[in-house]
Amino acid sequence: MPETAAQRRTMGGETMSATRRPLVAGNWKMNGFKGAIAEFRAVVAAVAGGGAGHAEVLVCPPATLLAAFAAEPRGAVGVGAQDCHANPSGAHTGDLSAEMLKDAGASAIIVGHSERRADHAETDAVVHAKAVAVRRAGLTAIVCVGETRAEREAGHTLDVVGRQLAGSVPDGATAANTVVAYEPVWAIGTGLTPTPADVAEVHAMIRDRLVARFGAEGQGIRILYGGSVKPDNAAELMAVAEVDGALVGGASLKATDFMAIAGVYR
Ligand SMILES: O=C[C@H](O)COP(=O)(O)O
Repeated sequence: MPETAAQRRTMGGETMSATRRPLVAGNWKMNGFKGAIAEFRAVVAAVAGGGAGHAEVLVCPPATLLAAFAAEPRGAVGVGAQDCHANPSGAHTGDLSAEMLKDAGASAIIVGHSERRADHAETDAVVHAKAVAVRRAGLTAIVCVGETRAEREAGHTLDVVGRQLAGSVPDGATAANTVVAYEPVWAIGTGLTPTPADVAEVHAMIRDRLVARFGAEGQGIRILYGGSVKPDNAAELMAVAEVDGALVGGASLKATDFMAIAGVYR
C-alpha cells in the first residue's frame, strides 16, 4: 500500500517538499488597465532584488494586458493567463486558445477557477479539456479545485475536492505541466481562511491522490493554497505541510502586498 503524505512527513517529508520550488502566483481576475503595468514593474523590481527568495513568481493579468506585461524586461517573473478555450483555433467568438496565450507570452494558464466553474458552468470535463489544451501548447496548467461553504459544512470537503481533482487533472500530469491550486470557494475574497489543520488535511489528501496516480511526478507537482491569502496570514498558511505556494487574488493587485506574501520565501 502506498504510504500517505502524513507518513511521508513523519519519515522526513521536509526533504520532499524541499524538492518543489514554491510558486507564488497572482491572479488579477477582471481588474487592471494599462496603467497597472506600474504594479507589475514594481513586482519585477522586487523579485530582482531578492524579494521572493527562492520562490517562483507568476503574474496572471487580464488577457488585455498579457502581451504588454510579457514584453517587459521582467527577469524571472512569469506571466500567465486566467483561462483558455480547449480548441487550438476556430469559430469561438471571444475565446482565446492556449496557443494564442502562449504566443502572447504566457507560460502558465489557470483552469477551473471556481469563478469560471460558477459563472460559466464549467464542469470537471471542461476543465480537463482545458488542461489538456494547456499541455498541448507546452504550458503549465494551474488546475483549481475547492469546496463551497455548504459542502464543507456538510462534511463533504475531501469527497468534493477529490472528485474535482480526479475529473480535472488529465492523465500524464507532471511537475512541469501541472500545478494544483486548492481554493475553498468560501475563502475567496471573503477574508476567511481555513485553519492550518484544515488546509493540511486537504493538501495531504491531494498529495496522496497525485502520488497514487502519477508516482514520482505526483510528488513533484506543486499544490498551492488560495483564498484570502494576505501579508498577515501568508507565513502561517505557507508553513503548512504540502503547501507549495499561493494563488493570490485581491492581494496580488498591489505590488507591496503581493511581495509581502512572496517574501515569506526569503
Ligand atoms: O485565484 C485567486 C483566488 O481566487 C483567491 O482570491 P483572493 O485572494 O482574493 O481571496
